[in-house]
Amino acid sequence: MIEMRDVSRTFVIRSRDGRRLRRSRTVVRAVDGISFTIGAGEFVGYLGPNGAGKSTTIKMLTGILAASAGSVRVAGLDPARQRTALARRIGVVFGQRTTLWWDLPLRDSLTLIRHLYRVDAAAHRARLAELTEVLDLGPFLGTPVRQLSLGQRMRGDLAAALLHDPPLLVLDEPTIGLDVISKATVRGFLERRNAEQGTTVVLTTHDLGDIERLCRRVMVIDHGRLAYDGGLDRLRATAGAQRVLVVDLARPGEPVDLPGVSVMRVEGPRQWLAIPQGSSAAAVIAELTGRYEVRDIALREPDIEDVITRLYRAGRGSREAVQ
Ligand SMILES: Nc1ncnc2c1ncn2[C@@H]1O[C@H](COP(=O)(O)OP(=O)(O)OP(=O)(O)O)[C@@H](O)[C@H]1O
Repeated sequence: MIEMRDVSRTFVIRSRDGRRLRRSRTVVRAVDGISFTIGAGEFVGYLGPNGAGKSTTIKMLTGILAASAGSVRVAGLDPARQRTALARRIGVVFGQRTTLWWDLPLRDSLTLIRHLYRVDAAAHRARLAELTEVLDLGPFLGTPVRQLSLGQRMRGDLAAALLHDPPLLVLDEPTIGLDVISKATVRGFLERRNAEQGTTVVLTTHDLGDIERLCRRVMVIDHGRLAYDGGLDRLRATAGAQRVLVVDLARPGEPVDLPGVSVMRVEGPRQWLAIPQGSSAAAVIAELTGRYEVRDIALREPDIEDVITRLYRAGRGSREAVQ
């Protein structure tokens, strides 16, 4: 569905030195030699710190920007050259702005979009009815877009992006600013759309809840380069994040002493033990219960936020993680 080969995008920034009126010219490599393919039906998260190159990638995928070098193919098309043809095969949502008409009721905005995409009236009616139901648009179809809450507007934007039934949906921060209930609605909708209709979804987000809930595959971009491409589990292992055993001992006492295991914290009878990389939790638990009287035990998988923070900090050093 998507194929990026050695894609780069540079921007030239010209500025003037205030006092001497000298011009300077800086070249920013927003995207720097990225390659990946995304197959039909995948649900991919595209992550990266601010300024990493996410939006620039999305703009190249949707044809808003041309690549400076390399090749971009989306749904068999060259996005920058065949933007109109691509528009029929792709739905795009930018969380930070709306494609809807501010002063029109949502329903009228959606009707205008039907004309833009030349969807026939019967197909439009059927799709609008379906999207109204699954996104619960009914209560505010007649409300002008400017009066919608952020969560309502986002549901309206999702409907607008899907009215022409594209096989590919590209979302730039679709849950930004939404409350927990609206986030859950949007996530649930995207999950079903992908599972039931096979819609390919590419999503950029800073919200790691989106990633954990939705994305089987994660790509991390940093300084314009791919720092990681793979599943969440492997990402946890790659970033060296630790699994932790939280243990309640029968008697508060000295820190636990087990080979390779470091004690991270002690609070009365409770101790936090870091499981060494590559060791099995079962082996550590067996050793622990053999030597100490244990009341309770819990295994904590590394927090995904922690994993991503480590990866961002590692910066360019983590490039060997690319598949
Ligand atoms: N039109 C432009 N002109 C000049 N520089 C640009 C332009 N667009 C992006 N950049 C620069 O390219 C780099 C990548 O920007 P991009 O918007 O792709 O990052 P991002 O990962 O989407 O960041 P964020 O999470 O903050 O939205 C940044 O250094 C940015 O300043």
